[in-house]
Amino acid sequence: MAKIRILSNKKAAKLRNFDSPKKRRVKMPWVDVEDSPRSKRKQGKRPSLNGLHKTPNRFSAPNGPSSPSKSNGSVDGPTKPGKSSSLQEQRRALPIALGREKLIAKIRQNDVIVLLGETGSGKTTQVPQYILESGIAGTRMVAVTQPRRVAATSLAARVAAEQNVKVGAAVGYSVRFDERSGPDTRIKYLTDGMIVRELLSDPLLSRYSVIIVDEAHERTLRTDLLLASLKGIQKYRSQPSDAKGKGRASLLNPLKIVVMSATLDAEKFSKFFDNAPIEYIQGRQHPVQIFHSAESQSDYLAAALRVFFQVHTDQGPGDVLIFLPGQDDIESLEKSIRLYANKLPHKSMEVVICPMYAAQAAGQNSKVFNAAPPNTRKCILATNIAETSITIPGVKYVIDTGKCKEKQYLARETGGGFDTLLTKDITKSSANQRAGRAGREGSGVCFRLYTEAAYNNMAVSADPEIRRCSLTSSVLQLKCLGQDFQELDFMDKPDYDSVVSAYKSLWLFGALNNSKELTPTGRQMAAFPLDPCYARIVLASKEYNCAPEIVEIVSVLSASSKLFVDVSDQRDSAAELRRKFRHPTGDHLTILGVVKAYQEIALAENKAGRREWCRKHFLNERALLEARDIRDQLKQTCARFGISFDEGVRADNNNDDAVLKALAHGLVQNSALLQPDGVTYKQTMGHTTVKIHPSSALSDRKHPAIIFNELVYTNQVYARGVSSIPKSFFLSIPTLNQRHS
Ligand SMILES: Nc1ncnc2c1ncn2[C@@H]1O[C@H](COP(=O)(O)OP(=O)(O)OP(=O)(O)O)[C@@H](O)[C@H]1O
Repeated sequence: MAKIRILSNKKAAKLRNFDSPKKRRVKMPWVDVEDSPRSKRKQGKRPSLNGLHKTPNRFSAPNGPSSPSKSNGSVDGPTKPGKSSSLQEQRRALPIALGREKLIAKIRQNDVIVLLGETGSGKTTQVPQYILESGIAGTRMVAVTQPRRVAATSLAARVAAEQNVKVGAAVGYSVRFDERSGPDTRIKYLTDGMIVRELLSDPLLSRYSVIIVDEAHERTLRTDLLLASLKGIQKYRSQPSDAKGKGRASLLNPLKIVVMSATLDAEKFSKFFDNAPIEYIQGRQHPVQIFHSAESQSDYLAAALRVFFQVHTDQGPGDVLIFLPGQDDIESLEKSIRLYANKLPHKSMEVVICPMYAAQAAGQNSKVFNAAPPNTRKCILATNIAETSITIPGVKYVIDTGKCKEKQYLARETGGGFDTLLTKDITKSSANQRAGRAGREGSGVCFRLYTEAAYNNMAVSADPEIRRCSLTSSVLQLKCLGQDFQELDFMDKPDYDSVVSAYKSLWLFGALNNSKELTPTGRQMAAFPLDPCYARIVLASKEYNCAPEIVEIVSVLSASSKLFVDVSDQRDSAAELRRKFRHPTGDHLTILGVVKAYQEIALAENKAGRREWCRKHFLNERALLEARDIRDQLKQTCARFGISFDEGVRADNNNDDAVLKALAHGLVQNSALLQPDGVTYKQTMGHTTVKIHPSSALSDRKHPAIIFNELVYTNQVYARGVSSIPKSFFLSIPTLNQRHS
């Protein structure tokens, strides 16, 4: 059996080698110094990476069908583009190009096709262009949906370059709070969330003639919602014109749907669309060699650190992409890599670290697409946002920890129900997608920090989100389309408790009446691109005349980056420096205080001064800038509903009660009362006993009643983002009154 041994502590300074399935031995030079020219060059210069190599990692190459590629973990594609080839030559060299005409014919003949092709075969970038170039799209647009915004924006950039146009012209994108498309746009990459929002204003998706649902295997809640809606829309648009009635609908051509993925349960999708034909694209452009750890790794961070430096010191040029579960792990590994990189004796190749995770500002994430400076190796530390669809230039090596964070909805446990993120083992689909990121521009290598047996035991794909996420937002959106969640034909039925919990939340918000009908409040809530509870808070701010303050707070809470930087070894000094922002009522008005202070600094200081001020106070300026953009968009929606929004935040602080009352309207389910023990709080709607999170401005005092943004599970349940409110405020919420009476 082929093996890689990576043994590197001094005592065991022994052979470390990769044995490929073809029994080819590739010596790891700085341990095995016998016959590698590179290793000979480096003899005597072996880096001293104190503590790095205490536990050996041993790898074995894949054998058998478990590998995503054929028998040896690699598949050669038909051609390799030369370095100087033009984008058009690169397009022609993709495996999908061989079947272009057949594919176009299939799409022309069928209203739905399911398309299965290896990662890197060219599905996402080429299929929309083929559809456009063949005239199938007619005069309308081709939509390509993506589960993640970074994929939508980077794909639009790539395809715009291939079409030789600017992004926003013939090729554009649309993601939450950011749109680049115009009247000439013919191919639009958009997140599944954005297309579901478009349904609200255009229920027949009349702007599109073809919808391509990409990475459908991820089964996000929005993709499932879209697939269910597309079925109905397609039926309607396929009726003869007279059956559709007069007007715009009768002019619509039938809608075509292409469902795509590299790792799809194709039969299931085909069956869902009345046995739609399944098309396969053979081959991938570049081979990816996959190695598994020969032993399971108890500490995936330590293992990732070791393997990174083994790649960095032993392997040739090429950037490294490391998959980690979440932001905390990314920050921790970043620190360790920096520490050890500085200790490397030969500085020939510097390490440039690029973190990549959803909570980071979009601009920051897009930095990973920049080429590394000469004589450096880029090391991208990413969550699964880098897992599908994207090509990160320069990446040759992938290190896969086999872990991810997955959303889980706890409906039953908490009465009210909430989403939480749990660290879990990935699925085979994810493992294959991750390996696929290595073979984009040339041959690649993927090191899996788990055994081949562990890979074989992985679930094929993740449980669909519809069975494990809050459904409140989706139920509301469907209500606006005149549909009921339970009546829609979903691929997988949602959990009954989650549906009940969603209806209950919407009733408490006053979005549904006692007959489960949509109220004007509910319709207005759906117009805001916000979580329903935040939309409710914004609407309540009209009643209490505190929209400027509420919109500032809600914008910060809706930003993808966290406002407060948490540096574990500097928590005390951070708390001290931020003390001046602390508001006695808690975290919501503290956030407002920070925003006000930043706005004042912004008037007085230049960019560098603002940045320094944020750094000094352990504040994340990215979050503040993102919140500013969100606020500007929310102001437009507020204007539609006559919510007055005075410029700037008011100088006086007398509006505090009004702000807390408005917050209580959206956080009715996130409220709790102090228990006789004086430490814990019992949920007013739910059975969970919680504590105030230590990071809260309120953590050191007792409060009779609290509202909070979220519950987090660690060793116990904590309420995070907490404000203290008088109990009497609950009485100002009409539906809550009804419930208690
Ligand atoms: N931004 C980019 N920069 C450089 N090359 C790119 C870029 N985007 C795509 N490519 C090239 O085009 C190939 C096909 O990409 P495409 O996204 O269409 O593949 P795919 O079949 O959809 O795979 P996946 O499911 O992994 O996204 C890539 O392997 C890469 O060689």
